[in-house]
Amino acid sequence: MSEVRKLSDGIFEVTKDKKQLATKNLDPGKTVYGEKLIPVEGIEYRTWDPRRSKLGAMVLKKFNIPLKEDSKVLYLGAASGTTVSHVSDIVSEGAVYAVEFAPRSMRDFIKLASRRKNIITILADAGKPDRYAHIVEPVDLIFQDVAQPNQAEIAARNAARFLNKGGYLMLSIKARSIDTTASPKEVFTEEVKKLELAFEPRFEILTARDLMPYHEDHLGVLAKLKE
Ligand SMILES: C[S@@+](CC[C@H](N)C(=O)[O-])C[C@H]1O[C@@H](n2cnc3c(N)ncnc32)[C@H](O)[C@@H]1O
Repeated sequence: MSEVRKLSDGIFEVTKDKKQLATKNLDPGKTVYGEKLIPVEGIEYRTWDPRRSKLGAMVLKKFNIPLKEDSKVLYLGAASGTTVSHVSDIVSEGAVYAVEFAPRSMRDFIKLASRRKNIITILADAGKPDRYAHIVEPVDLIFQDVAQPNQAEIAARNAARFLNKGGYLMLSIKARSIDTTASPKEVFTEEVKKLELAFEPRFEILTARDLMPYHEDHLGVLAKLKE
């Protein structure tokens, strides 16, 4: 028998043999990246691999996840849509504007998005939000996983254009994509400082934790737009 425990809105722990992170499948019968489908009392849950998803790892590292059924999300660095698919499950009545600049990843991603009505795919550079300002509406959360050296600046640029007052930023910082010579700890301290002070708008950091054991030398950050 399988058991389900709600962790936060749209996010569950399903126990079948072992405990697994999961979301309710918005596209019943279909998998996206080889995850498992587990039906419980007429609802199909899709397991969520924290090793394939920084957001999944942040859930297990006990971050508060500011997502609701009707949230609007701007997702920067969609790749082929592994994590976006779970965000799409969570915000079943909302929307995910998902930006990716690699055409190869985009090809698979578009196939996935065509089956889900709440994903809007955008082939663009996340550092140039002007290019997609005509598509994206104001959002409640920006999730960023672009592994770029100037990621604090990219976050600020997008927040300035699209983030609602009181909105949140969730960011994955990969130490090696910023500086290969400094220690991850030094890189993280610098990057957090940049989010707080270097650009406009500024952010208040609510949570910052490494994503071990799921992702090595990555820091997860939850921040709030400063009033
Ligand atoms: C670590 S992967 C993202 C994985 C994805 N978030 C997931 O969990 O399924 C980083 C992605 O960011 C994309 N990327 C990097 N810089 C970007 C930029 N400036 N604009 C848009 N996409 C970018 C890369 O092409 C890559 O697909």
